[in-house]
Amino acid sequence: MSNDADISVSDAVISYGRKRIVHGVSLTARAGDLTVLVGPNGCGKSTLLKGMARVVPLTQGEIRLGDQDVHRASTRSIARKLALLPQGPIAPEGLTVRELVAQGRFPHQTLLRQWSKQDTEAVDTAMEQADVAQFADQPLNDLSGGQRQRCWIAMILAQDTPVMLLDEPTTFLDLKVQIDLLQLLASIAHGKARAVVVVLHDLNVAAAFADRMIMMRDGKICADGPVSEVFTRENLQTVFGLSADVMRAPMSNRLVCIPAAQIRLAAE
Ligand SMILES: Nc1ncnc2c1ncn2[C@@H]1O[C@H](COP(=O)(O)OP(=O)(O)OP(=O)(O)O)[C@@H](O)[C@H]1O
Repeated sequence: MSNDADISVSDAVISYGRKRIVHGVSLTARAGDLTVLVGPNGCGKSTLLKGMARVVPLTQGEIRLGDQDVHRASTRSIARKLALLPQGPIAPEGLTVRELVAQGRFPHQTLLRQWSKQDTEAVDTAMEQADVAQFADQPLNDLSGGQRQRCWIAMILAQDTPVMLLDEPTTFLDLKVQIDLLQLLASIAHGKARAVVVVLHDLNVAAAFADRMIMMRDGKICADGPVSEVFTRENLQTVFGLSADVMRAPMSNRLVCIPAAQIRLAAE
């Protein structure tokens, strides 16, 4: 059953000039699910996410958020419902962490509704959740790559939208922080019934947290469904050209892949 916070892509084609990058993709990211998009470098994951957030136009097809056509609705109404964390975002020089995170609240302001106590609380909560409250008054550009990445995530959390699209949010983060972040995103998806879509490169981290995994190659979706159906030896071979064993981890019982080169090393 469709929900107001589901985001659906129907037959989307996205091109840069004459170069077609996304070839007729259809998918629905459901409220309450952490949907993970994986695929080889250059296959069109970022372009698809940008199309979903209407940062790039569609050549063909439609993106619907509940009953709204994302590419036709007003910018403000979409910004209240959908947040995108792109790859490698850049902030103006001198901006403090609190100022950056506060930008997440701007779509919620109007002439009649100025900055309120509720906005300050949302900013404080987002900084706590992303574990950056201790940097609140420091310039963003003075922080490490991983600390900065967590500040951008706090900005997206402060925006507090039903749909959250995050393009490789775990870049620069150490493994423990990656796990903490995905746990947080999963809890937001499940607890607040948000549609959270994340592009990830680490397949084992993706498999550990995805409610739903989508594999893309050459601008098309090759597999879409629960991890147990999509994260298979055959799909890793077809989509990534990766020869790997897929097995259950003994402690967590989660599916993990072990590339063949590692298996050979272990056997030596
Ligand atoms: N602004 C642009 N203009 C022209 N071509 C672009 C532009 N952005 C991306 N491309 C091309 O579109 C293709 C898909 O890029 P995209 O960034 O969507 O892939 P991706 O799957 O996110 O890759 P990665 O995993 O490396 O981040 C690539 O061939 C890239 O060169």
